Amino acid sequence: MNTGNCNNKLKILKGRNIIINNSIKEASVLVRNGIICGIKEYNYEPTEEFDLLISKELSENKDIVIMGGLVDSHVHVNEPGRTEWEGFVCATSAAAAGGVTTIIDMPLNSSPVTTSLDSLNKKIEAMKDKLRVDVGLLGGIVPGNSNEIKRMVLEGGVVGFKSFLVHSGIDEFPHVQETDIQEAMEIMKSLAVEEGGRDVVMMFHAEIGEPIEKATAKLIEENADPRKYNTFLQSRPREAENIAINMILELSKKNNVRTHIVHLSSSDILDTLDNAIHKEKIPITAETTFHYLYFVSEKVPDGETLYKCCPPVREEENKELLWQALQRGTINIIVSDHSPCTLELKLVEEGDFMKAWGGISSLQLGLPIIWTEAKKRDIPIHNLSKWMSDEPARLVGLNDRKGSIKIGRDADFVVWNPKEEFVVDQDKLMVKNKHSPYHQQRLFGIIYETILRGDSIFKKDQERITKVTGQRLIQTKIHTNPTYPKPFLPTIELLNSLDEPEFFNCIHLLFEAAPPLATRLYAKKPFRSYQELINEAESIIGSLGDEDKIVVINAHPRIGLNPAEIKKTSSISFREQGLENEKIDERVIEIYSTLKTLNEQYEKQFGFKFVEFVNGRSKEQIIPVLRERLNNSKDQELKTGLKAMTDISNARLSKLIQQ
Ligand SMILES: NC(=O)NC(NC(N)=O)C(=O)[O-]
Ligand SMILES: [Zn+2]
Ligand SMILES: [Zn+2]
Repeated sequence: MNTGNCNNKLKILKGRNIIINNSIKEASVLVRNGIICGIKEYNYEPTEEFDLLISKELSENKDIVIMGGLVDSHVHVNEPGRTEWEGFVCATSAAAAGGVTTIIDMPLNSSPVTTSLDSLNKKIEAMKDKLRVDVGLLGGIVPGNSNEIKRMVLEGGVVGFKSFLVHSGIDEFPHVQETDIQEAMEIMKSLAVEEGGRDVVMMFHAEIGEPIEKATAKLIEENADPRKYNTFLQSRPREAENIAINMILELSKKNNVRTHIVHLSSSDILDTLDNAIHKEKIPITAETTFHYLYFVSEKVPDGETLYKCCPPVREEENKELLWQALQRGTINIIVSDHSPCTLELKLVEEGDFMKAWGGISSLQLGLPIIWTEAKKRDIPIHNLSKWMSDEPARLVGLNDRKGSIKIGRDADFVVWNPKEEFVVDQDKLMVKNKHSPYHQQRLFGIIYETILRGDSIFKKDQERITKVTGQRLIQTKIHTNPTYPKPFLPTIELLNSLDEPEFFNCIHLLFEAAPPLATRLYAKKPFRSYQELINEAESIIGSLGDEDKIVVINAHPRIGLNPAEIKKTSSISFREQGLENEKIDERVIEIYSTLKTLNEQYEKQFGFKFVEFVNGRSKEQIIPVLRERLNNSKDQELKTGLKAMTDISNARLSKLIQQ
């Protein structure tokens, strides 16, 4: 993957309090080409030349904490289109200043909304040369656009989808009904199976309209004061969320499709959700937001419409239940739901909560907001890395590269001092519209530096972010299963860091599924290069007994097997045998049946499959080779077959390494 700074020079990040694997310790984190490639003791001194990633002073400061860059999976950037509300330059600058190295952009309130491949491409165009941090994009699912879903994933690289179950606030992004969701889930299911295991989540704004309309009508009848926050709060009853979430639960269970509840506010539903997640194992997750964990409805002043968002900030008791749900794992993600707009739309003069735009601006402040509340509850600091980096990255299938500090992931870090207090000055925020309900709040946690893929992009008191090194993120399937459309291997550092099953998935791309080989290779990690890995494979194969050698050879599909069969087991072989564009006619059928007969004869004679490095030759050209090899001895054939295997691996290597 293009990391921007591919000079191969070693960089080291040293710190006295680094959050790694849910614990905090002093360490040296090694970085090469923007990727974390090692974790050593604090005093580690490499033999080769290296650069320190942060100053000695920060490295030695015992108050400084370092963790993986934050991943905010719920941000409304609103570009193209509503760039007077926000935009990629301001939003990604604010993210960088807030220690957020990845944001996931919502499919609204940009204009056009991102509900087709065409509008997605317009957004991708609008991002060019603006990104200060990495950005993943969500597609939108609205009534009638199900034909766009697959294209937005496979051609557009969206990392998930978002829908509303209630009016979204803008007419061009209509909300869906249950039937629309079911139709979309059918497509998600086929994506998960047919297209190489693409697994993209469906996220939902889970409120339904009916209880809201009823409550609002009653409030109007009672002539309730729209300047009172309580009027707005009563107009968005918890029941609207509870019913919506139950519907999503049922659909997720029925279709076994991954779903996610965004900005959950109603604590009523937490036990149902916990049971669904932990007992029924329904593939559903839920996030909550900074404001539901920080503010309480009882303290929102009359007319202060900056506090308005949907669902609403609820009561103190509700807030405490959300904090407990986080610690119980019912809610696993905390996000900003950064939904800015122009000041005019917030109607701050009138102070009319019922008419003002719903949305709160907080993208740059998440870490101190959440830490200020977490420390009151003696919540360990490493939980923030889980809730604000690892889990959101996993939600959108980017956790192979993003999340907490782990060998193989991008070298994204936030360097901060949780002991230092400051007062929020909204005028210093880097977002476009600076009004925020957090203005003048006293928070703990000052960010000293933000690092994106091994490169410092923000230092404390910096007023503008000048580096434009952010990239658009798409899911990279490192443990690609063979039928994945465009399989490729991860960097060797990432491969070395993989657990056994993921390691095997990658190795199978080189040697097909050969356990005796893959297990021994896994035991030989780490490798300095793939060439070293293939050389190691050759010596392992040479050391195997005949029985294991035969297992390794038999992992390859037969040449001349019918194409549909091969595609199911190995899209690599499928392509290598030129089956992708093959027209099946009389002559081809004749060739297949000849090969089938010869394969059967070969296997009967030697007891294992015929393996040949096709190397672009046609099946017809392989027939005389196979006939000729029938005249050899078993030992000779075993050697020739295994040699063909490593020739295939070397040829694949050049094609599979991602440029
Ligand atoms: N169109 C919006 O930006 N809506 C957002 N507004 C909020 N949360 O008040 C949201 O996430 O629903
Ligand atoms: Zn929403
Ligand atoms: Zn939102």
